[in-house]
Amino acid sequence: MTPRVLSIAGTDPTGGAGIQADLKTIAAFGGYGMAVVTALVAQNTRGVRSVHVPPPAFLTEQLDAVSDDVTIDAVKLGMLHSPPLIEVVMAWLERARPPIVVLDPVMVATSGDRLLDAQAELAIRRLCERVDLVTPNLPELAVLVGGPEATTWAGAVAQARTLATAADTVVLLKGGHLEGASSADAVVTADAVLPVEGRRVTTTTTHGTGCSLSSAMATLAASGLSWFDALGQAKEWLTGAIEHGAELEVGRGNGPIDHFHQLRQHVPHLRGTNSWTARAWRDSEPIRARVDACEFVRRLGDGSLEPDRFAWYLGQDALYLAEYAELLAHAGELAGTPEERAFWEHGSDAAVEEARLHRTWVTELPEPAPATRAYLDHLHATARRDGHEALVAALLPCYWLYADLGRRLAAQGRPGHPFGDWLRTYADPAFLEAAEAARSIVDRVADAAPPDRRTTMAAAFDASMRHELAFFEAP
Ligand SMILES: Nc1ncnc2c1ncn2[C@@H]1O[C@H](COP(=O)(O)OP(=O)(O)O)[C@@H](O)[C@H]1O
Ligand SMILES: Cc1ncc(COP(=O)(O)O)c(N)n1
Repeated sequence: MTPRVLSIAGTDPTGGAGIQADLKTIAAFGGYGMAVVTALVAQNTRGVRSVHVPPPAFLTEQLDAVSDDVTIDAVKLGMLHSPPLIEVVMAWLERARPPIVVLDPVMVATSGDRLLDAQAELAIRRLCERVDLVTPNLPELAVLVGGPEATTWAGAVAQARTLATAADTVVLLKGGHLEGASSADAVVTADAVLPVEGRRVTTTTTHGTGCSLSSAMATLAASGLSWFDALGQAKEWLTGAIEHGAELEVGRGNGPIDHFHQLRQHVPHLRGTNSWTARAWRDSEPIRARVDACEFVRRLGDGSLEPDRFAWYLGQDALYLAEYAELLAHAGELAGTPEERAFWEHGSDAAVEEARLHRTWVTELPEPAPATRAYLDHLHATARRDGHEALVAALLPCYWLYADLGRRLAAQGRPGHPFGDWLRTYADPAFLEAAEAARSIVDRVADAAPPDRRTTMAAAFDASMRHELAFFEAP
């Protein structure tokens, strides 16, 4: 059965927190989401501008409109704003008696803005006694037990037990506000503490995490899971959603999490456009524009390049390819799968062959130019310092840029063109296929890498792109 889950909460027009986050979360867990608005909040990822609260009687009308018609399997309570609204919700809970009620005692937004009247804190404490699960963050937990904000896990657990005992309920203790490599949470009752570990993501996209976690808990509980099992599933999903939040590029403050990060991989027209390599390619647009515009590339294409400059370039490229082949072989040794290993090994052999062909165009191999040496030094240093993920990211621009540029240059290589024979070698479909395969490998590696590794990969890719530009500007 599809759980029918009602969120009673405030709004976030940027879609990251409040009922917008709740509806996305409920859907992400396969539930049917419904929403009753307590307060309209003019907010974005940077903060709250103003709050408009419709009359409490209208809240009653919304609630009854739902419960008079629909069987509700679980309720999630979010921003309740002030005592009159809390009274309305308490009275409705008495009437409608939904089987599962999760309370996220929202008091302050991630931005630091208050979302609950100071006088309402007492009413929220009373409401805790009427619900099945309360999900406070550490500042909210401190208010609910009337103590200082916990700064240690042990202190937080003690406060959660105090609340669980006093309100005779279950507390989901959230460790997001503590520091350290992990961001553990726990299901806490008067006599048990069941922690669920989670890794801490270094990111600013945490807007709406609390709203989303509480909605996930309500939906999973309505599907029949225990609080502990629900937290295990919700947390794994939430960590992924936090990790992918930055890719959404929503807002300039604390951005939202990506509720549908798992689903997005199955949306056909998005496949590829949201991949790591697609983003790296988009980010490199200014550098690629400079490659296209540089004199050497333009005159190579239109055939006006002096032959000795072309020969000089080929000599440097032959030097480059010989060492690039060694680095490809090294990537093969570090590869995570037999297919990946085979791909880089084959690439290495092809680069050796290409270097050999280049040498048939030049009489003797020159000394490496500064741009050639710098590019190769960067690749060697990346391999040594940053390991497999960064190395494959650093190797990719050579494949991809040549496939992209080569295709366009090859189109210009008509018969009679002074460099026509050479340009046409880039029209080989095997060249494009190899670039595509290299991309897929780098995407797989990036998907499996933690965010800090992906940052290192992006830096390695970007540096290689810049070295490509310098290489074209050198002749
Ligand atoms: N940087 C982070 N990395 C991973 N998980 C986090 C991070 N920040 C918060 N969380 C998780 O998000 C959920 C919400 O936590 P918290 O930030 O404490 O609450 P709130 O959003 O209500 O302030 C918890 O499961 C917490 O562990
Ligand atoms: C309407 C509304 N409700 C709750 C929050 C808290 O958001 P967070 O989950 O980041 O603490 C918010 N910003 N807006």
